[in-house]
Formats: sequence, structure tokens, C-alpha cells
Amino acid sequence: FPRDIHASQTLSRAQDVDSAYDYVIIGGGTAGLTVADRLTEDGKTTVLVIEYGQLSDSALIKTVQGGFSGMDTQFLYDINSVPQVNLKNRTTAVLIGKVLGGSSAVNAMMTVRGTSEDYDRWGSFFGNHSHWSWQGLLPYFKRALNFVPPNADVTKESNITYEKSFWGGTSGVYAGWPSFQYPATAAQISAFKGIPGVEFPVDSGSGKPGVYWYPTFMDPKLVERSYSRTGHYDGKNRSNYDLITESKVTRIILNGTTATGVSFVHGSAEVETVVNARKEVILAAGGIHSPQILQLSGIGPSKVLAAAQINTVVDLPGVGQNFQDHPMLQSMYQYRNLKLRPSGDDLFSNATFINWASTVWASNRTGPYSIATGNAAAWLPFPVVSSKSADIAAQLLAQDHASTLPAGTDPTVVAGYRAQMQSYASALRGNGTAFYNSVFTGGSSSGILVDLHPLSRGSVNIDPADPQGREPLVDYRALSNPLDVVIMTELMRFSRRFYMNNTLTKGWSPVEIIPGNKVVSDREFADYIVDSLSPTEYHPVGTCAMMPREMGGVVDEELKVYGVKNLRVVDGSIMPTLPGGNTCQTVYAIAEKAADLIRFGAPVVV
Ligand SMILES: Cc1cc2nc3c(=O)[nH]c(=O)nc-3n(C[C@H](O)[C@H](O)[C@H](O)COP(=O)(O)OP(=O)(O)OC[C@H]3O[C@@H](n4cnc5c(N)ncnc54)[C@H](O)[C@@H]3O)c2cc1C
Repeated sequence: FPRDIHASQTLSRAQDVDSAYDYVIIGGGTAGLTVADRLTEDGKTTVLVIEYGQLSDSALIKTVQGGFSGMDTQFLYDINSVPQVNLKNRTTAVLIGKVLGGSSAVNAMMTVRGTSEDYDRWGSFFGNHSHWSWQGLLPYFKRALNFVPPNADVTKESNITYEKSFWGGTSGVYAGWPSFQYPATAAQISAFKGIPGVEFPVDSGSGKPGVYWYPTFMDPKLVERSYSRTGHYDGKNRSNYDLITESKVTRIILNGTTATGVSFVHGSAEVETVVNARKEVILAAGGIHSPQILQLSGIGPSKVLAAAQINTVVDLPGVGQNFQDHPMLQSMYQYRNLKLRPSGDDLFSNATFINWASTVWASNRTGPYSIATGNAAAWLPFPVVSSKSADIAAQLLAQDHASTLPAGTDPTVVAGYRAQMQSYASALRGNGTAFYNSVFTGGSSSGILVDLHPLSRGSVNIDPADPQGREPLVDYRALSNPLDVVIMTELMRFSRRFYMNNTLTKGWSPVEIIPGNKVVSDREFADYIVDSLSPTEYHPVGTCAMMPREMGGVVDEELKVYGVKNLRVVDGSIMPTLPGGNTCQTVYAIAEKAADLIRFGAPVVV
């Protein structure tokens, strides 16, 4: 079809793409579509978004119930990690969204932030005056999401607290709430009242660790997933905002060290199409593919590029290094005598309740089927869960930091890692950073425990055997810092104490299912962790870190790639360290801030 009668700005053929745009954005995911929307708001600035995945209207993406239906293989890349040496050579699936909306289209919809200390840490790597700080990001958290409070009944029944001053109300991406909560969820929150040092922040957006309620990435009217596509693409119909899907970017075009455009392949075409960027190329392909695309373009560690026979244009040792994700452990406890009804278990076993849930859902989209993965969890600082915090912090400071990174790691990358570990040593001793995370189910059993600040660092490098044709080599290097096992053991021991020795929940008759009472000594915990750890909660970050170049950084505080003109990275990969929470909300805030840096050269709302 000719361009002018096309129904929207979605281009279906490579030849429909203009020869040049002001900005070309690689990746129509969480960050990519957010930036594209903001840049085109003026009606003048021209933007092309190039997305590898399809534009899908599947109900699997929209469905909130249970939180997992979007994680369907048709919307995911088919990537497995390299065998994990410290996990008996197990490999693990690397889940990332391959569809318009990226990982925001497939994620579990948990809407949380890290603590203020997590974001202040980012700025600290640049000195104390960086605008990358909690105060510098808070306005962008507010711009990123449209907070719609839970309804009055459920708020009262479940004692949900929130504080609107931490939220905004203008974004097209919603932080909504289910219209139903199980009574056990509020009771599980109260069960922490017996644990010394635990705080109960009034709102999940306060930047404080503790036990609290949090919303869902959900449009509260439609009761459907709210994500970067629904908030930042659908209905925009701007003639200056073009999108082409099913198109794989193969490299960034460089004229010397200036980015001038992007080369991509559409569908099954064999030919590459080149599109020029008059102002900038913006790389937003996520934590796994942004470093891959930089390396394929000759920007990265020269050794990695040489092995793949790619000419080094800019030797940038940090590209693809400093890889982090949240490790998950199975830690399962069950209350045999949880009398609070209805409970999450009833949705699987009680025919009357299931019938009611189906009826209210069918009639007005309310009830338990409006819950995704739940709305309350514990996010606890290390001294609250362990008496060994000072000792472990001292061991971390005393480590030879290079020894836990791959042999031959560039000294700048080692310097960045050392700075991170120094910051983590004080975080381990303090009460401003959460290390322990466990989500409440509203039912009788709990399942997953997350280590929010792992010390090990992995890598994402192009595969020298076929750099263009194959997915990158994803190596979590799980447990490569031996203190991770020590920390995880402490997290697991805390869970055991919380469930088994808690006077407030004794009447619920707790039993330990996993790891089980045979696991007691340090050695037994270590063996259990090696056998069962998942190195990922699908939160890949750090691979294009925003750090000083002499600390292995890839982008500066304006998210510009060192040594290259007119090229920025805007996505999860720029986080130098993980926030103590699921990453999507932070990616939205980064993208909102980046849009201001691009448009105005500075964060205007600070
Ligand atoms: C299964 C799963 C569950 C999760 N659960 C939660 C949760 O409950 N809460 C939470 O806060 N976070 C969650 N996350 C994490 C969160 O969704 C991500 O951190 C965030 O969405 C990442 O945003 P991004 O912009 O960095 O990357 P993405 O959103 O992944 O976007 C990158 C985009 O680039 C495209 N792309 C890649 N390579 C190319 C190429 N060569 N050419 C063209 N396009 C390309 C991809 O297809 C993708 O659309 C989850 C993630 C997953 C995968």
C-alpha cells in the first residue's frame, strides 16, 4: 500500500521507510517506545523505531490473571545461557520479550522501585553532584506511570496503604490495582511485625525498604496489561512517528566515530536496508541485545571483537561486561492450618469459589482473576535478616576484586567493579538497601526468594563462531563471587526463622517443604544453592553501564556512548548496578529522563 493510505504509522515494507529521520531508535521495547513517544510529542521531530518482534494483539499479552500468560515462546527470544560452571554446568533460559513492547509485554507486571540508596549509588560513581540520584529520578518515576488507587472497599478490607505524592497521573502506562485481595496477604504483612528492624513504608514508591503493598502494570478500566505499546504507541498516529516491526538491526553505521544510521533486515529479506539518523541513533535493544549490537558495530572490548573478526572502531572494554540479574532461590514453606478464607489455594481447589471468581470476572472483570502475581512483598535490608552483616561486609572489602572477574578483565572494568563492591559493603551494613525479597501469595505456601544485590558479574559477548547469525553468549557467571553463597545462605536461614519460629504465625502450623530440614550446615546450604539456583529473574542489566569510562563505563551521565558521536543507549543495560526491585518501572523512569536529556540537553524537571 502507498504510505498515505496506510492506517497507522506502522510500515509494512522496508521500502516505506524514509531515507532519514531525526532519530532512529533500535528496539521497540519498554524504553524504546517511551522515548519515541516523548520525542515525537512536538509533532515535528521525526523518529523511526525498528523492532525485531511482531506487533501482536494476542490476548495472552493482555491477560493479567496469574501474571504469566505473556511469557509464551512466540513472544520470547530463544536463548539459553552458556553452561554455568558453578551450577554444575546447568544452562538457563534467558527470557526477554521479542514483540512490540519488548519485555514490558511479557513481564509479570509487578510494579516496584528500588530504594533511594540504589539510585544514589549510581550517581556516587560520578561524584556527589550527579543528577542520577533518587531526587533526580523521582520526577521521572512520577512521569512514567499513571497511578490509579485501589478501590475503597479493597483498600479498607486489606489495609492497603499508599501515598499519591510518590506517583504521577499523566502517563499512558498505568499502575493499577486488582479489585480483590485475599485476606491472607494482609495477614502475611502483619506477620513481619514480630521481626525486629522491619519497617512498613506507607507506599511502594517511597524509596524505603520494608514490607509493603505495590500496584500492577494494569489498565484499571480495561483490567488488561498496561505496557509500553499501549501507553506510548497505540493511538498516537503521528505522521512524525514511524515504526517497522519484524526487522532485525544488524549494526549501527559509523562514519569514523560518528553514528550516522542503522542497517536492518526486514522479515526474511536477504538485503539490508540502511536508514540515516540526522541527529542521533538511540540504542534501546535491552540488556542482552544492546551490547551485542554495539559489539557487532565495532564498539566494545577489542579482544572480543578480534576473536569475532570485527574491526575495532572504539575500544570500549566495558561493553557486555558487568552483567547482572537477580538470582532466585526456591524456598518453600506451607501453613497447614491457614484458616483465613478465601485463600489463594481456593482458586485451584474450591469449586464454589472458582465458580464465583469466573462469574464476577465474566460480568464485570472483578474478583481474583484481576490479580496478576500479587501485590505485597518483603524487601529487607541485610542487617534485618542476618547478624553477620559487618563480618560479610569486611570480607567483601578485603577481597581481591579482580580475582572474581574473568582472567584478563580490563583494569577499568575491575576499577568499576571495585567501586561497586565498596558501595555494597556499606549497603550490607546499613538499612537503606534491600537484599532479601519474598513475595506474598495470599495462599498457604510461599515459594521464591530473591537476592536483590548479587556480587557476581557475568558477560554478554558476541559468539565468535557466528557473530551475526547467532545470539550472543550469555554468561551469568553465577556464584563467581563466593560471598554470594554466604549471603544467599543467610537469606534462606532468615526465611526459615520467619516461617518456623514466628510466634505470630505459630497457629497456622508452618512446615518447611524446600530446602527441607536436612539442610542445616553452611555446606548443606551451599550444595542446595548450587543445585537449585536460577541465576535470573529476567532482569538483565549492567552491560552498557553508566559509569565513568575509567571505571569500565560504556555511557556517560547523558547516556552517550564514550568515544562515539550521536549515539546513546537508553534501556536496562545502562544501570550500573541492580535496583533492589523488579526492573521495569526503573527502565520507564530512565527512558523518561533520557527523553529530556535528548530534547533539552538536561533533566528539566529536577
Ligand atoms: C519474563 C519476564 C518477567 C518479568 N517480570 C517483571 C515484573 O514483574 N516487574 C518488573 O518490573 N520487571 C519485570 N521484568 C523485567 C522488565 O520487564 C525489563 O527489565 C524491562 O522491560 C526491560 O526493558 P528494556 O527497554 O531494557 O528492554 P526490552 O523491553 O526487552 O526491549 C528491547 C527491545 O529491543 C528489541 N530488539 C532486540 N534486538 C533487536 C535488534 N537486533 N533489532 C531490532 N530490535 C531488537 C527486542 O525485541 C525488544 O522489543 C520481567 C522480564 C521478563 C522477560
